[in-house]
Amino acid sequence: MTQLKIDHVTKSIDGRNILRIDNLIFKNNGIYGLVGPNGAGKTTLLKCVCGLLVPNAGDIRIDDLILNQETRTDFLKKIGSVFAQSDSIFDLSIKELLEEHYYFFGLTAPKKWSTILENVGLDVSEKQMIGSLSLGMRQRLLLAVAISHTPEILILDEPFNGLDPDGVVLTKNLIEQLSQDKIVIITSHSFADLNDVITDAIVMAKGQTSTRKTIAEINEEFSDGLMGFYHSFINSVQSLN
Ligand SMILES: Nc1ncnc2c1ncn2[C@@H]1O[C@H](COP(=O)(O)OP(=O)(O)OP(=O)(O)O)[C@@H](O)[C@H]1O
Repeated sequence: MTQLKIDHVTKSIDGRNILRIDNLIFKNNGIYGLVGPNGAGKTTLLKCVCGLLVPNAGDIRIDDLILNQETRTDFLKKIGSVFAQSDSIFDLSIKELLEEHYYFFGLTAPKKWSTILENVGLDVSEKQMIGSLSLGMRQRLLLAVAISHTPEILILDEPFNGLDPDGVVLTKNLIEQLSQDKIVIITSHSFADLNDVITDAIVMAKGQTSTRKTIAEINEEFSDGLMGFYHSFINSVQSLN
C-alpha cells in the first residue's frame, strides 16, 4: 500500500505566501480530486510533489522516502505527471519525446513505441511531430508518457481540458483502471467529470487545503454535493499573510 504524505508544507514565491498545507495523506486505490478557484495553489502544490518546485518548509514523502536533493531521482520515478502543455515539445517527434523520457528514467526502450500509444487510444505514427497533433491528441500522448514508467502515483492537472467526448470517456476509463494500483490525483474545474471518477475530494483556497472527504461523506453532508463542499471551505478560509 503506497502512501503519499504532505506535512506542514509552505511555499512562497517572490515574497508572497502561496501555500500553507498542514497535513494531507493520499493512499493507493484512491482517485483524489483537488478542487479550488483559480490561483488557489493547486498547481503549485502538485509541482512541489513532483519536485518541480522546492517548498520553503515541510516534508513530502512517499512511504518512508522523503523528497530531498539526494532522494529526488528515486522519488520522481514513483510519480507520473501531466501538467499544462508547453509548446517547447512541439518541435520533437513522438519517438523523440518517448526516448527522452525513457532516458531520463533509465528505462530500456520497448521494441515498439506503438504499444505505449495504443494504451491511450492514439493511432499515430511515432515519427509524427508533436506540434502537428491536436490538443486532445497531445493530452493523450502526455498521459501515455506519464504512465510509461509504471509510477505509483499519477498526477493529472486538468486532464479533461481540450478532449473530445470520446477522449474524456477514454481518459476516465484509464484513470479508473490505473487507480487499481496507484494513487491518482486530479485537478479539474469540471465537477461533472470529477464526480464520475473521484473517490475523495480536497478543496484548496488561498493556499490552504480542507480535510479530505470521500464522495459518500460529501453527499451526506452537502445537499449539492461537491459544489457545497467547495463553497463551504472557500467561505471558511482566511487569506495567508
Ligand atoms: N512562477 C510563479 N511566479 C509568481 N507567482 C506564481 C508562480 N506560480 C504560481 N504563482 C502564483 O501562485 C498562486 C497559485 O497559483 P496556482 O497556479 O498554483 O493556482 P491554481 O489553483 O493551480 O490555479 P488555476 O485553477 O488557475 O490553475 C497564484 O497567485 C499565482 O499567481
